[in-house]
Amino acid sequence: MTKGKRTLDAVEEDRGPNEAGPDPSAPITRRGVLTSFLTGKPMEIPEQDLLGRCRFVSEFEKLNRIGEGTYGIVYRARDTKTDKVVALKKVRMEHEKDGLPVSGLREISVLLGCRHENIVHLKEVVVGRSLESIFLAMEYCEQDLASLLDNMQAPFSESQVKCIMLQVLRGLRYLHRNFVVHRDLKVSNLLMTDKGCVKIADFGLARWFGLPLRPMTPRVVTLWYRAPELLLQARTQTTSVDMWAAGCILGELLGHRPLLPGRTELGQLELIVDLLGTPSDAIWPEFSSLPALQSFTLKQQPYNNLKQRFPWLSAAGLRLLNFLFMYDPKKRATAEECLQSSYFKEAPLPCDPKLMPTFPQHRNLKTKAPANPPPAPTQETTTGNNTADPSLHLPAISDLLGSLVKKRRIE
Ligand SMILES: Nc1ncnc2c1ncn2[C@@H]1O[C@H](COP(=O)(O)OP(=O)(O)OP(=O)(O)O)[C@@H](O)[C@H]1O
Repeated sequence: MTKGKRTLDAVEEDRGPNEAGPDPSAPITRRGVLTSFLTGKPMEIPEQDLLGRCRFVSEFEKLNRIGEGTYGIVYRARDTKTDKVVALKKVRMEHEKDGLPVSGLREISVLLGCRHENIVHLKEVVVGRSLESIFLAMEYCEQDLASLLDNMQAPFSESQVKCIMLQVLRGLRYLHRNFVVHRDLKVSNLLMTDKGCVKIADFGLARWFGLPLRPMTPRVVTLWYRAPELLLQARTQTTSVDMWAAGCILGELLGHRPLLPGRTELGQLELIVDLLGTPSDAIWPEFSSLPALQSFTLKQQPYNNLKQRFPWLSAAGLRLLNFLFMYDPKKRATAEECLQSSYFKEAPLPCDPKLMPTFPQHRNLKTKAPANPPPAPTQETTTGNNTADPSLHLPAISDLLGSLVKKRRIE
């Protein structure tokens, strides 16, 4: 039984035997109890919150489009009920004949179970005119690190880099302790609020893991941040793929440019070998039996060039990078181990997030319309006039997920 299923079961049980589901005309007064994906313990859902009926997207006023990824378009929007600004991510449904895409289900189910200051907070799931038009209303973060890095006048100082990395590592420690592997960590998936709080976002590829480790598709994680075991098609993967990506992010922040910007999988492997030397069975016992190595051999390069790449970095900083770039995933640093690193305890010390500089909101300045603009979220429901009619059955998130999971099960 998957963890996702457990929660859906819990929601069904919570209704009680005589309750057929939400009464569409009843006011939302009930407090719900949902079994946490993470702890397995019941967690209380506040009134009108996630177990309440999903609101319609027409209750949000679209302000501007702030991002578009593989799995969805993201808008800055104002919740007309609370007047709060949120990020509204429309789950991409293109080519989905069979219900909600798995990435959308994963993102919703993982984020619903997460509560940590360094993980983006999913406030609620909002529906469009049809049940299958779904938006995630998330806390709004003013920046993403990728566009910030592209637009900053001066690079982050080392103490700012440490402040960012500490927060990323705390978020990762929380996820990994709770058996979630993110699998797509990169600078564009790191958001930052105007208070300097860094949040890990985009859980479209996230998975729960457990023992025994089950095979997962190796073609995850954006190439530049992809761990060698994924590039070499290892059949199992662990939280260590996120730690490799964290190493790439640390290198990128310190070096002010992507650390390993490969164009192809083979090119990516070559960049890794150029930087770290060729792995061997001596340092990584499973190395020569990895599937990809049955058809080709890696070039020989005997040197670790991290010190040449970062000549100004302290011994503690180099130790941390080397620990994150252990070829053998079993030996690679965990988030907890990184947080203990003396690098974060030596000068220059990490700055206080509240003292991080504020930056112009580049994403909101973008005015260029896309070639084929997708429908704005507010247009989704303007013809439906749904919110005005109290007798309409507004789907509860449990119903929504339940009906969609019937069609598509999380892998
Ligand atoms: N909560 C948020 N607050 C502010 N901006 C956000 C938020 N969530 C996402 N964004 C912006 O939207 C962009 C795309 O979002 P996201 O990464 O979740 O989409 P995706 O389709 O899963 O992307 P990818 O192609 O990277 O997998 C982000 O890089 C960021 O700029």
